Amino acid sequence: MENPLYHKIREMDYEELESLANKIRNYIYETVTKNTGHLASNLGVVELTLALYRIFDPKEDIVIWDTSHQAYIHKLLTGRWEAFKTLRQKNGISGFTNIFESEYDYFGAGHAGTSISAALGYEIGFKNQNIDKNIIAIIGDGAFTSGMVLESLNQLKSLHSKIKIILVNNEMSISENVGAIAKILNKVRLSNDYYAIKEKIKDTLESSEVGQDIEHTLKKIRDGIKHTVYNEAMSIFEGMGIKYYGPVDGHDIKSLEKYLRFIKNYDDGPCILHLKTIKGKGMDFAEENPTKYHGVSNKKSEKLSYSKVVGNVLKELGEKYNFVSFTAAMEEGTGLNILKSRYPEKVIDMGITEPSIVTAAGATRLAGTFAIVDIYSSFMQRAFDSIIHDIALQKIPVLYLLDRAGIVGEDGPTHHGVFDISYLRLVPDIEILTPLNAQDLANMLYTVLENDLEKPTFIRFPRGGEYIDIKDIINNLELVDEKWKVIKEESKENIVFVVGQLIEEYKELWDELNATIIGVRSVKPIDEGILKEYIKDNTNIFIVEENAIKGGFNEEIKTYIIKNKINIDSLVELGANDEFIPQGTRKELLDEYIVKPEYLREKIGITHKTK
Ligand SMILES: Cc1ncc(C[n+]2csc(CCOP(=O)(O)OP(=O)(O)O)c2C)c(N)n1
Ligand SMILES: CC(=O)[C@@H](O)[C@H](O)COP(=O)(O)O
Ligand SMILES: [Mg+2]
Repeated sequence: MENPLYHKIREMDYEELESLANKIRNYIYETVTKNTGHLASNLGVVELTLALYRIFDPKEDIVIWDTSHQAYIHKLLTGRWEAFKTLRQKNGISGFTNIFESEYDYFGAGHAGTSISAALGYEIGFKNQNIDKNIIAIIGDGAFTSGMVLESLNQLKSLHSKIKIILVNNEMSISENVGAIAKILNKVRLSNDYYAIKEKIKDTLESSEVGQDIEHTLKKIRDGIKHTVYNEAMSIFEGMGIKYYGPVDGHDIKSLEKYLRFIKNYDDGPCILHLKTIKGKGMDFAEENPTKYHGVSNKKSEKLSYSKVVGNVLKELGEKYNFVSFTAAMEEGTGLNILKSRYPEKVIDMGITEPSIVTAAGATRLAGTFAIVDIYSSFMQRAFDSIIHDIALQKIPVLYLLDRAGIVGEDGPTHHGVFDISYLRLVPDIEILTPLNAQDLANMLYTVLENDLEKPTFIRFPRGGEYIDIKDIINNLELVDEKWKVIKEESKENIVFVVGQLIEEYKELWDELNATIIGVRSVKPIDEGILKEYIKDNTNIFIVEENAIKGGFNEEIKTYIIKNKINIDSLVELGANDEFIPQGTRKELLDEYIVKPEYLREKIGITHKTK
């Protein structure tokens, strides 16, 4: 590993630091435009990270980055300047902190809201060994909306914690931040810096000859000022026993250093430093449109994404059907912003609160309004108990859309949605649907709105899209009810079950193979008729799914074969093995870890047509 840069920044003067900050901004911009990555969030914490590692020691002190999409500067300063060129590429540097990548990454993340719990845990672990360390959680205002944050904050005082929280408040999640706490945090103005005013008064008193005599009178004035500048954020945190510092301009290195020293020296309990920052700082286009530049994807794709299909179809059907939809701070990612553009009242952003949303939608439905929840598959993992305890058990017919189900690509293992079929299959009384393509997804949405649901229903679809016009999709909307679809019948011996959109993604491959191809549109319930017709003695069965093999759809087929004592010749399951799939492009990961086209060609053989 190269010599970490953080040693050098301690010897730099402010001019040199400013020039390094510019260099870092340009380097990050160049890299993410080549490799994809998170831009605006990183631009917003350049000064913070520089100041942080002048005051704290990234080796000795435990710094935990929440979500960690903004930890690029941390990576650059802790020995990964050269390696950063491989950001988010296969075998390259991760876009998030990763304890296997560097000794400076004390806790891995990708999902939001875990940093304070992790900081608290480190502290408990060290305390048990009488080790005293600075432990710092750095968290954005968006991540701060997560339920876990409240759960951990609530324990700090009673557990005699001394962790230090740095709250990076740029008033943005991916889109504008929501909720009461965000409102309170945003209301606090930089001029309300109570500690700066307090210090000024103290300095004046100390330098004045009569100062000592009139201290009592001035204390009263100071208390008066405290009331004027006292902010609600301070009252929330101090009410919880967490010492509040700030707000501080998060782009002013000198102020940052001063306040970082305050929190470093504060030893009476937990404390929080509230920073005000600008998302996208230093690059005009990103400052103007931080939502667009939250994440940069370099592939200028003409494809219509599945998320946009959802947004557009719901927008189209919004007039006829009465429903509301919920998002967990992912309006743009899920395409619900498209629905919102026509029906703002139909889109409710509840912040990064996936379990809460799943439950709230259930009660919304009980109150008589059709409820749709649109959450990325990997983030839905958080809501597993809500799904079982609040929804399935009470048989509430809510529609859950699992976007980014399967391999997501460069975000890597924290974000691949390859577990949902496994964790949902075991839940009684629900349905799991897996559309084969964009039109199928649109048709399913139309069908559930038209016919209503009998059970909690999950529709899972991947990142990606198709070269198709949304107008054509909308013009061709139709009601659908078949569970599985026989795509082609070419061989009685080789039967390939392909789950969901892999039918579309690999359509040329299915065309080539000397096999009968069955597109699985419903994982639960299964299509008994097709099973009976195609799974016979002496067949070779192949099952391909963008999900973990363990607990995956393949288990339905295996159970059927065993129960019915069918004497098949062979069975191959293709999907995610019992390992975490790394980062890379979606295509390269699908080829290598899931579909394995070369293997299939070899094993099954290609058709006479192709030969
Ligand atoms: C559990 C979970 N839900 C949703 C997301 C998607 N997500 C990633 S970053 C982000 C916004 C974070 O905002 P903030 O913490 O304020 O950081 P900023 O980008 O503004 O610096 C969201 C919603 C996630 N990573 N984890
Ligand atoms: C950090 C995070 O969780 C999100 O920003 C995620 O990277 C978004 O991914 P998409 O590009 O798939 O919306
Ligand atoms: Mg933010």
